[in-house]
This record gives sequence, C-alpha cells and structure tokens, in this order.
Amino acid sequence: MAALTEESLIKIRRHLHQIPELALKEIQTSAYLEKVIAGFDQTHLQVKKIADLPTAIMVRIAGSAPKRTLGYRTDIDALPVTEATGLPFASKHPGVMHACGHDIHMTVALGVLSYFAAHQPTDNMIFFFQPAEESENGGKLAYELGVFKDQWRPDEFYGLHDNPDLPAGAIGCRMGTLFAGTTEVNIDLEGKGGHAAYPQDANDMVVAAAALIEQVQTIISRSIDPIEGGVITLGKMEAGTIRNVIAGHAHIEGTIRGLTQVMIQHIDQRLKDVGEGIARSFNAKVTVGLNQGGYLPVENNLALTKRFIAYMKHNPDVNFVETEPAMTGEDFGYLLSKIPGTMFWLGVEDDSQLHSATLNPKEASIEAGVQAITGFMTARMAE
Ligand SMILES: CC(=O)N[C@@H](CCC[C@H](N)C(=O)O)C(=O)O
Repeated sequence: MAALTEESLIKIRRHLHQIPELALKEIQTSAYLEKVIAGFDQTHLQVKKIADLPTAIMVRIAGSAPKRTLGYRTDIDALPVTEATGLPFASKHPGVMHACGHDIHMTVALGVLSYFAAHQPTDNMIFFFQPAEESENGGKLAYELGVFKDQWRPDEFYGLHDNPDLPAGAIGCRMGTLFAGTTEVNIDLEGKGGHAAYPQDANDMVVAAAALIEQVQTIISRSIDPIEGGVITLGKMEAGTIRNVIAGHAHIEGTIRGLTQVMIQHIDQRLKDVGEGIARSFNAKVTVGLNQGGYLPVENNLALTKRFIAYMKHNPDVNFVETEPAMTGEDFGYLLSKIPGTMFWLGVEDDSQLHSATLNPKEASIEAGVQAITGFMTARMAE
C-alpha cells in the first residue's frame, strides 16, 4: 500500500478539523486515527492502546536493520473555542475547535507514518498520538503510566508545532530552549454573598477579584528582570449570578510562563504573595492553586538538534528558519526531559494567531512537513 497522497492528507485533515474534542475526551478523533492507521500496510506495524489513557494510540514500526528507535509524537486534542472561520469544513462540535492546529499535527504524523509503513525504515520507529496537550498533562500522564518501556521506548523523540507566523511549510527550530514552561493557575476567592443594596453586610468577591487581577499585572512589570521576561495571563474569571446579588465567590484561571524553572518558580511565589495580600485586605479566603510539572520548558537536545538543523538548513527543498524562544507551552517539554530529542515549528502562514477562533492554517504546509520529516528521519537512519 502506498503512502498517503497530498489529496488524501487534506481530506483527512478536514475530517479531523470537523470533530475536535477536548483533552482526554478525544474519542471520535482516536477512533478515526485508528481507522486511518488500519488502512496502512500492516506488515511491520504494531498498534498499542493504553487502558488508562484510552484515547492515546502508539504505533511501532519494526526496522529492517535497527541501530536505534526513533520516536515521533503528535498531540490530538482541541480547545474550548467557538470556531469563526466560516470554512465549509468547520468544527461540527459546538464550542470546540482545533484552534491550535493539532489537526495539522495529526495529519502530518499520519503522512510520515504512512510513508514508513509503505517503505520499511532501517531503524525502529514509535509514533505516539498523544491526548491532552492543552491541559491535563497528557505527555506526563503517559510517561508515568510507563508506556515508553522496553521496545516502546524511543532513543530520540521528535515533534512539531504549527506556527502561523512562518511561511507555509517552513521548518523553524533552535538549539536549547524552544518553548517556555508553564504553571496552570486556579484561584478561588471566598467571601460572603448578600443583597446588592446592603454591601456592609456582605463581602464582595467581584471587588476582591478585580483588585487581585489588577495587582497581578504588577508582578511581571515590577518583580521580573525585563531582560529575562515572563508572562501571567488570567484567561478566565467567573463570579456572581445576577446583577443585584453580591457574589460571595469568584474563580479565576490563568497560566504563568517562563523560559526557566527558576523564573517560573519566582513568578509562582509572587502570585502566592499577592493572593495572601488580597486575603488580608479583603478579609477573604483566597486559595491560589498552582499546577506545575507537566509543562516543563521545551529543551532541545544539543547534539540531536544540531543534526536536525544541519539537515533542514542544507536541504534545498526545505525553507529553514532559525527561531527565537517562544512563550507558548508544550507538554512535550516533559517528555524531552526524559528522552532526548527535538521540537520544531512547522510554518502554516496565517494572519490569525494560535488559540484564535479564526485560525486557518495553510494546507500546503502538510505535504511540505511530511516531506521534510520523512527526509530527515531517513537521513538520520543512514548515520
Ligand atoms: C502550543 C500551545 O499553545 N500550548 C499551550 C499549552 C498549555 C499549557 C498549560 N495547560 C497552561 O495553560 O499553562 C499553551 O497555552 O501555550
């Protein structure tokens, strides 16, 4: 059976785009991926499912004369964003969208897998279709479940993320830190609800939350070395039920970003300090929940990334771009802290940013990505 053509890859991508699912709920996505994989030449393929991570799929290809096992990972989840692209193949799942391009990631992975299913590689290969990149730490969950043991452990691991700022099909990468590490933030403020007309008898958590949100803005501007930088974004805030009831509870969710663990821990601490200050000044109970650990900075292995960049730079068919570190997070950072490897960007050229309701990656990037990756993997196996 031949490798997937560009036309079939685009059909697959459009189908995946219509069935986006949130972290750990990628049931239709996973079933569709399994169906596509079942259509490949199975001679050297082995498919493994993981009982405790049921939407994940692992595929192993046995090499003809293996010197090592090369790993390739794609994420498969989507975001709670209502699509506004107006595309004929827009999301059919209300309020959920592939707004981070994981439909492109999965399609590229299927293209590379179909190529090596049709052309047996010399090295062994592991393809990991990973749930829960946007939240829930899918990479860490899988690693801790022991899925990368024995013949399922890659010696080196590769993965990509799409990038609307790069030309379609371009490959972007850098030595060292590619992406930030993140801390997921959950803040709860508990006061006392009451009648809108009697604020003296209540303890208004809308006001306390507003003060907290404003003070948080001073952490990056006043406590962080501007040369190093960092980010706190509070992306969600919920409080109250109706205009004339004082809210006794507020909930805020956000994310902290830094390029080193030291920076992330420093920002985490400053956020806790602000939470304690707000608790005292508003006589409220403020719980600052910080989930740190799954989204480590993405550190590209120096030796492997040097090879990767050299291949991409010297291949006349690849438009290679040396990139700066980005404040996006990725739980592939956790996997790269356990298994050496390289993460890189695939340009998808769009005016809309990642996580935007109008993200519309250029589909020409898919075939270009498949060609660049199969070419690199083949060259790596010849070393
Ligand atoms: C590439 C990308 O957009 N990744 C996500 C990863 C989320 C990390 C974590 N759940 C958090 O929210 O901190 C990103 O938002 O950068």
